[in-house]
Amino acid sequence: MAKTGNKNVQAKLVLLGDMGTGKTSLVLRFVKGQFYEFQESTIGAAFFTQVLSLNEATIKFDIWDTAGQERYHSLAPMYYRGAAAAIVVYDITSMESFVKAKKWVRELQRQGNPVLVTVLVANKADLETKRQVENEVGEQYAKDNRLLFFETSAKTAQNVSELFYEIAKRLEKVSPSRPGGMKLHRRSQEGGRRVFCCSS
Ligand SMILES: Nc1nc2c(ncn2[C@@H]2O[C@H](COP(=O)(O)OP(=O)(O)OP(=O)(O)O)[C@@H](O)[C@H]2O)c(=O)[nH]1
Repeated sequence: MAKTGNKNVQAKLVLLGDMGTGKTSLVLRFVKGQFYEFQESTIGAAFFTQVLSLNEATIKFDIWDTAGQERYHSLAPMYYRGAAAAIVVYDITSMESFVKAKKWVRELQRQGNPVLVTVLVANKADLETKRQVENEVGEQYAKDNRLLFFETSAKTAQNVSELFYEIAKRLEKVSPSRPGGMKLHRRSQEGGRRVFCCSS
């Protein structure tokens, strides 16, 4: 439950990145605390909600998990338009996915939204022996482009809560309050909801 006087913030969050980088897995780890070795590829996009309670605010995330397959690329603007935060994901075992992540960052920058909280996420950190993208390379690119940066593993849960908490903290600072205007959910493990908006 939100504390009296707490600030209520509702924020659209979008995940972008190449197919198979772990976007859905990161969201499922955050929303349900679960990980699936054989996660199906997303078709179109999937929608989830999750609430995070901070000391002074409650953040309700409306999460759009986009499909990484190239054929869905043209749909992406529908999901990042109006977003308060964007997570661009690459897979540390794939240089190609890092190149693709940089393209997403440039596309977001072209939208010219100065208040978009943008995070570069290097996922699959548990696969150290197969690493193709060094931590420092991702970190430096993020620094040069004023992005937040996290190395995560949806599999082991490394840095996943930290990622969403950091976004929530940033949104708490920049978002106007919505006193009494939002129905709040208790933070729960079953808070996710998936809808498929497009067919292949
Ligand atoms: N080892 C490891 N595997 C992961 C991790 N995250 C995701 N995977 C696996 O990578 C595969 C792809 O994960 P998804 O979450 O479907 O990736 P996605 O980016 O949503 O893929 P698209 O829906 O095609 O865009 C699945 O088999 C996952 O189990 C991780 O952190 N570590």
